[in-house]
Amino acid sequence: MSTSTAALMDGTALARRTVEETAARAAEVTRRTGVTPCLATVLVGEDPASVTYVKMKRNRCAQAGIRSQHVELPATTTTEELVAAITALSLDPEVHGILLQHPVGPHIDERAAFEAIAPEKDVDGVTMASFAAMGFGLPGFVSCTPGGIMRLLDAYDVELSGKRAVVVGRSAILGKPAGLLLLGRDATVTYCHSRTRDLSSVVREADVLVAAVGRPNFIKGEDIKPGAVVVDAGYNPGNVGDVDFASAAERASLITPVPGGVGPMTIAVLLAQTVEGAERQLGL
Ligand SMILES: Nc1nc2c(c(=O)[nH]1)N[C@@H](CN(C=O)c1ccc(C(=O)N[C@@H](CCC(=O)O)C(=O)O)cc1)CN2
Repeated sequence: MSTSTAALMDGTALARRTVEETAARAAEVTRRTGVTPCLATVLVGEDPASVTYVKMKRNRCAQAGIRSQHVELPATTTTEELVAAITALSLDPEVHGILLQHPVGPHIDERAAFEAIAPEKDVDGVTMASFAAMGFGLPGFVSCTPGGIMRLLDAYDVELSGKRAVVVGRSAILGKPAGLLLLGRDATVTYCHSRTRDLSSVVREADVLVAAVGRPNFIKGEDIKPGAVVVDAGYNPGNVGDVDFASAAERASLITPVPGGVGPMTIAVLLAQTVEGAERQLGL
């Protein structure tokens, strides 16, 4: 029997509220300009998880009164072809935001493809310009999952200043930006990765733990500091997170579930940033 003491950080509920607010903002953009905010989604290949995520994003757009335009490219697409397709969207005045679903095939230079997204349309926060702005604490679009994590922490009044934050994972669109956003809020941040020695001892120091490693149930409850805030940003097959929820919930004070935690916030932030992009591009 579980002796869970942790309270849940409910990403589904917060995402619902965020999407409702975004829908109201989108309606206002349409009312004032006659233009409906538009997100272009780009999917290369048919990876089932990616197909599902893009579908979820387009469905949420429809719910929020955001138009979406979908570009589907075969798995054989070259870097040059992908860059050309994204450049066309960057130049299209009817498109306010561009999402290239990650990952693309290993033969594609994903960085070059991301960099073809015009900075003002980078509502997924994946370009170097967006990353740099975030690193300097300047206005701009943040990578959606880290942005969603920060909104969750704020919604649950988690104090970050002076706290030890440990980020397990260092990917360009998740671990690295999550650490920078926490640093920007005066947390003392440690990154862990595959070469980290004695990972358990580092994780045990975390007041705030962000698990973004992409390995199912990788973090066990025995390594959670009693009272820690645990954010599970894992999205492994079968909707399994990176944290062993049952054992972690026995020690944490607050914890995100998978599903229903960080995932829905990723999409909510994408929609919010799409409308923000449209507002800026339309001069509102
Ligand atoms: N260009 C990008 N690519 C990817 C990103 C991203 O932010 N930008 N993130 C991930 C995956 N991802 C979105 O693309 C994503 C993963 C999971 C969820 C989600 O809501 N999951 C649900 C459960 C899923 C379900 O109900 O079937 C949950 O956790 O409750 C949303 C988005 C990779 N690529």
